[in-house]
Amino acid sequence: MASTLHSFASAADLAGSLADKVADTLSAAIAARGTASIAVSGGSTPKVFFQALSTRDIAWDKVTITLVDERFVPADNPRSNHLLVDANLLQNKAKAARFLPLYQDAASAEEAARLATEKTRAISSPFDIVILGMGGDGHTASFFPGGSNLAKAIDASTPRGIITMEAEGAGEPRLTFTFSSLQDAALLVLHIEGEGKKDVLAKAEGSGDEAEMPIRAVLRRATSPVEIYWAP
Ligand SMILES: O=C1O[C@H](COP(=O)(O)O)[C@@H](O)[C@H](O)[C@H]1O
Repeated sequence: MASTLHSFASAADLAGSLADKVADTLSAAIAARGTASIAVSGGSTPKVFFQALSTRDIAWDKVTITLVDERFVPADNPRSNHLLVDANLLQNKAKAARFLPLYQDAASAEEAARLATEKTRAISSPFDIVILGMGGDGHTASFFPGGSNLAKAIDASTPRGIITMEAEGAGEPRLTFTFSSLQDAALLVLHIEGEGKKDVLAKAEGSGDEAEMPIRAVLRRATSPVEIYWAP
């Protein structure tokens, strides 16, 4: 499916525009079905966007928020994506939203993935909105180059849900929604910032294996158009 690049003069401009787009899409879903769902990314990029989105005036009590991926660490761990969402998105008006964490207090990451899959099933078939990020190595969600479960994660025939991932560049074991869960969101966004990420995107858009740059799975095979939001 085609992608469209939306470029902005600054990260603040991007955050405001993306927050408006996401708020409008959530409101439209609520008007149509009574509820709405969004899966967001962690990392350093989404912080300002989260802060902008948290102030938008929509029926947040009808919105369920989850993560596209998470480290297998509890929510008070400074590296937890949940903590980032708590501190920046589940604030202001968005405090009324329901948050479904991927991390579960389970004996293993595999058991946590199984529990999280059950708990998120009702909101992910498909998501109204998915916001992806991208690492400098071309990973998205926790689809890491060299990842232990990468082939399964990006195989379109792998069912919707959450699986585990371990990789050299990932630090802790990860929990990640599969490609099939993310690629058909009504609004599918890739949010990246900086000249370096633009270069990584250009490389990913060229030829080469998906296993080397897993973002290629999304750029090449997502059934929803990919809306790329970029600022320097
Ligand atoms: O590991 C992760 O990194 C990516 C990109 O993060 P950034 O710091 O370069 O913005 C992120 O999309 C993913 O959710 C996160 O777990």
